[in-house]
Amino acid sequence: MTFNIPVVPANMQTIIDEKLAIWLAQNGYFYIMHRFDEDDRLDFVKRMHSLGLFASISVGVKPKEYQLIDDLAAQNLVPEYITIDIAHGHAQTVIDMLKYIKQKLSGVFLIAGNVGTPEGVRELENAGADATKVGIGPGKACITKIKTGFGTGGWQLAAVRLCAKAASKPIIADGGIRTNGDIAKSVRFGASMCMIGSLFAGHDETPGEIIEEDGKKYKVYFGSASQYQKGEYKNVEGKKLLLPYKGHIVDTLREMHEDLQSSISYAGGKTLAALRKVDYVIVKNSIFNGDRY
Ligand SMILES: NC(=O)C1=CN([C@@H]2O[C@H](COP(=O)(O)OP(=O)(O)OC[C@H]3O[C@@H](n4cnc5c(N)ncnc54)[C@H](OP(=O)(O)O)[C@@H]3O)[C@@H](O)[C@H]2O)C=CC1
Ligand SMILES: Nc1nc2c(ncn2[C@@H]2O[C@H](COP(=O)(O)O)[C@@H](O)[C@H]2O)c(=O)[nH]1
Repeated sequence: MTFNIPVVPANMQTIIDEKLAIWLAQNGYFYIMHRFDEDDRLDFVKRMHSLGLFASISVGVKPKEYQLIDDLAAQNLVPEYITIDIAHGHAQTVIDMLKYIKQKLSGVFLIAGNVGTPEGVRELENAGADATKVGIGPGKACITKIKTGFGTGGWQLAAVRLCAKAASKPIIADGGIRTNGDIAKSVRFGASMCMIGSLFAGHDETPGEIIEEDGKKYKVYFGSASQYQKGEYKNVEGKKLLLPYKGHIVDTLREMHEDLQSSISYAGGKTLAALRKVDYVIVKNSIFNGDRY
């Protein structure tokens, strides 16, 4: 399939729900439904297919997830995309799940992650991943780096570059996109797509209520490994934030599209491929060069 822009909203409970998934699929955007309405996923696939839309779900690796794959197979329900989504994707549990899905559901496009090393990419590709998701801890709602000392937080673009060099299949750069220009940079260093959470949080169409504080509007954005998601303080590696309310998501998507078109034109080309060829300089100690807007 081809999509309008190389961007997918994060498969997080504060970013995507069924209504937004339908809108994205109907309007030429990729989506990945989150995995936290565990028991609704099979029916979600049925509902998307009954609307003539592609189905794209997430799974974990725990025993219950194998039952979901069995149930989908028993009903001959094959989602177009399945994303295996756990914190540390370079794991035997992910390799086992990849092999199981490949064997049970033929034809599904399998995305697996997250990884932060070339070795991780290669092992998941060898186990059957059709694309790998790169990014350990660069997310806005993430506290992995602080709590564990591990991750690609702070050097996500370099990790994407190293992983893309090792990849023989598409890479999804996941987390750490703070401006639209970061999308073009990720493509430059080998990403086929970017997964984005915080830039999409706070829209009318993303889940959650608008909160007013001191006359300003906000919406909640919380990590999938936060206490708020898990319901208990166990293996917590995420936090909750209030992010400014941003209006309609269609306007944000349109601006991303326009900015990316402009990036391509600065690269001197007409397609995304032009971005891959541009030269670059590394500017030390400068994130915004003072030109915030
Ligand atoms: N991209 C990123 O940097 C990160 C993303 N996340 C997101 O959070 C969500 C939940 O992820 P995850 O917790 O892996 O999913 P799960 O709760 O499904 O856990 C998956 C497996 O990893 C084990 N596990 C979880 N945390 C730890 C830990 N700290 N140490 C050792 N084993 C652990 C679990 O063990 P058990 O059975 O004991 O629970 C389970 O076997 C996902 O959506 C993931 O993408 C989370 C952290 C980092
Ligand atoms: N370490 C954690 N990472 C998380 C958690 N929940 C989600 N995520 C990752 O963040 C990105 C979104 O990043 P953003 O910078 O665009 O906001 C998301 O796709 C996940 O990979 C978490 O609780 N801990």
